[in-house]
Amino acid sequence: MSLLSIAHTNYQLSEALLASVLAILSRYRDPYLQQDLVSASCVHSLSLTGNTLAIGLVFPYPCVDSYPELNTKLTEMLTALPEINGIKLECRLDVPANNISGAQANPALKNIKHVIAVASGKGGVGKSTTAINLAIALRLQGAKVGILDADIYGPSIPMMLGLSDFTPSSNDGKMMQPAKAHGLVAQSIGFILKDEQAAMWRGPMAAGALTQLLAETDWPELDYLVVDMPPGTGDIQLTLAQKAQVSGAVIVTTPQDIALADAKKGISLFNKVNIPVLGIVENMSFHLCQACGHKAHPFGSDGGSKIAQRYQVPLLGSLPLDIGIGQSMDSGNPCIALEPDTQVSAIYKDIAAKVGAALALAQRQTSVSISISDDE
Ligand SMILES: Nc1ncnc2c1ncn2[C@@H]1O[C@H](COP(=O)(O)OP(=O)(O)OP(=O)(O)O)[C@@H](O)[C@H]1O
Repeated sequence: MSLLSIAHTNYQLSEALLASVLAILSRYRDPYLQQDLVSASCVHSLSLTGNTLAIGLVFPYPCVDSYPELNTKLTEMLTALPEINGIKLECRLDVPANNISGAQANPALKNIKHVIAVASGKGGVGKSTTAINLAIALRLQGAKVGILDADIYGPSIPMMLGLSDFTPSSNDGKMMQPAKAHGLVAQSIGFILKDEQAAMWRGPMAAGALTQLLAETDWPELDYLVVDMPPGTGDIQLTLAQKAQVSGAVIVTTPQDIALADAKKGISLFNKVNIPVLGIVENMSFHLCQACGHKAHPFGSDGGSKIAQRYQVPLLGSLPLDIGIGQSMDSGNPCIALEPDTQVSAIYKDIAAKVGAALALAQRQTSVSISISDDE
């Protein structure tokens, strides 16, 4: 039995049937939590009406796409019991908030369960592209998501979300209302300063601007706030670590040697400020020839997996060099929003599920250690 028995279970079955149902549910292993549904504390409610078993599952990470297949699989497994000839499955998402480092100390972020930094050591590797597609993938999988453009010197979120003409308004003259696009709320220095005014700012000014964007935006309740960091390891990275409880960082790199060397510096910085690195995304990893299907590696191969191994962090996924990705981002219609069911979108959704599951598991490990120390 898990140390993490779910807090509010509602099981209305006879003892014998409950034991059989739980035994079957504990044979279904969730691919992202790497645990069965019972050990992962997902089984919230069970009841029988006639021969139909109602099952309420609560997932700690967003995975809406997997519900239909789960329904088919559980129906097949559970109707093997003579008492059951059908199931009524209800799944919902309940993301546990970051409790590794306590509640968000910054009162402006109190509605935000997790801050996720998307970073790269080198510019132009596709960090903003990854941040936006990751944010939309988390949204498509059922979560409430925001994106903050912390790339103060070269904000690209306004263009990539099709919001170049947006200017934030304020209801009370103090807090700015974020923009809304593709199911996300968004904030960027680019909404406030036009014409690349911020590009000449010195470090402290840029850090001040980030502090203001974090504190003076009227953030709604969010499961995840994805932060698109500027490239490198400077003031902005440190400011974010000081002003927000960052649950984890995703490092974007290309397989090129120089980008990989810079990614290593990024990992070291997050290690220094105690922000867990959730994994590496290798962008422009390969090129698939449209004509013959040949997979070429124009920037070298396996770089991302080598640095993932070296730093013992997961390789979250590898994206192709794909003209469609570039064109969709540059036209303000991110590829995953435009075509959510392509192979590329499936890679982003897989990365999103891995990130969500890693954050959920990190909360649980903390809860376990707390409950153990309470018993002592
Ligand atoms: N996998 C990809 N295939 C093709 N084009 C891509 C891919 N990823 C990103 N691009 C394109 O590469 C350019 C740089 O991407 P992006 O702005 O996301 O990088 P960045 O690392 O955030 O850059 P910066 O350091 O300037 O903020 C953009 O024009 C984008 O559309």
